[in-house]
Amino acid sequence: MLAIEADALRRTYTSRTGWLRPRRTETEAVRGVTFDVARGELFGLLGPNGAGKTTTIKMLNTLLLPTSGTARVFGHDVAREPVAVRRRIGYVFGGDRGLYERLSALDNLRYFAELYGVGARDQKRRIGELLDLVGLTGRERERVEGYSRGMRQRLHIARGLLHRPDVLFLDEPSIGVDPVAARDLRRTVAGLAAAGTTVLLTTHYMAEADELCDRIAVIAGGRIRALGTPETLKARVGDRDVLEFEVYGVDEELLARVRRIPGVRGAAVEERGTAQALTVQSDRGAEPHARVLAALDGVRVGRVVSREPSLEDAYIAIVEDATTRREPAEVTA
Ligand SMILES: Nc1ncnc2c1ncn2[C@@H]1O[C@H](COP(=O)(O)OP(=O)(O)OP(=O)(O)O)[C@@H](O)[C@H]1O
Repeated sequence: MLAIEADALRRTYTSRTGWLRPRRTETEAVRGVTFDVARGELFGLLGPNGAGKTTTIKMLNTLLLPTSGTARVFGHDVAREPVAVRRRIGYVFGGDRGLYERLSALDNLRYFAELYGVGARDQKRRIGELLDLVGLTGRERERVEGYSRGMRQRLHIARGLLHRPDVLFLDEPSIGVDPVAARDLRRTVAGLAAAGTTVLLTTHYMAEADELCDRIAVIAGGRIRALGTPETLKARVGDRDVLEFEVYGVDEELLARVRRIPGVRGAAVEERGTAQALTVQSDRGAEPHARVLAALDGVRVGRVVSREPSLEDAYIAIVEDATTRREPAEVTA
């Protein structure tokens, strides 16, 4: 049996704006999303801000009703059998909410174990197992307020697993977590999947998705734009060369100029502290290096490196492709 089956899921938010002359604004956050997740699979949902990832997860974990379409978790319909679905799932979201700061990790877990109806006899053993699993054994008597972000996040995961869910939804678990703690977190997540838990993960970190996920769906503008293993997604840009320029002060106009260079298939810029990283994808052998430098006339350029296409490059290509062909997401009535 499949762990998750989403079939033509849609969700429209209706909000009222304006006070004197209220207007109804409809946002089509998810516009027909279909995918399956196998039992024990680690499935990634990637997409830019506002793509519809959280809305999709909220429909799957019964926090939000679909406007249309259906979804099942281990065969249970999320709209008609929410209680049965909730019994099978755990939900962990990034950030700081959901833990009691003044309590120790152990007391937090005891409290939530009561709340989730974990039997008294089972509680101690289960909490011990989970502390081991997330690497917090030995620190469980410390108050959460003294915990680092990474430790909190691992405690969140332990909390989400108390009732032994078959599916765990992890919404941006590594947000704000430093690189070393993020690596520990990835180990924890990989361990969960290896032990048979199905994991649906959203993340903005491509390296994390590449390392962890069996399959990935890229969602943009409320639709799935690509779905496959990290390898199949990377193969989409396998015929490209990638140059990365360290630059200072590249704006949209310059970026557009770079995109117009013959042979260039895509360009994106990302802030990296005081510098920016400009990534230029081009047809293999097009060698746009000199033309990019000419287009950046006047901009300070640091190191330039040539590298193999990564999942991030594939992601950028998929999302750019989707956004240049995107229909308007908002309809004002
Ligand atoms: N409660 C709401 N009311 C109205 N619009 C909403 C609501 N929640 C989300 N939206 C809109 O729906 C769209 C999808 O939002 P969603 O939170 O699902 O995206 P996301 O992919 O999770 O983004 P992020 O990476 O920023 O978390 C966005 O345009 C967002 O502004």
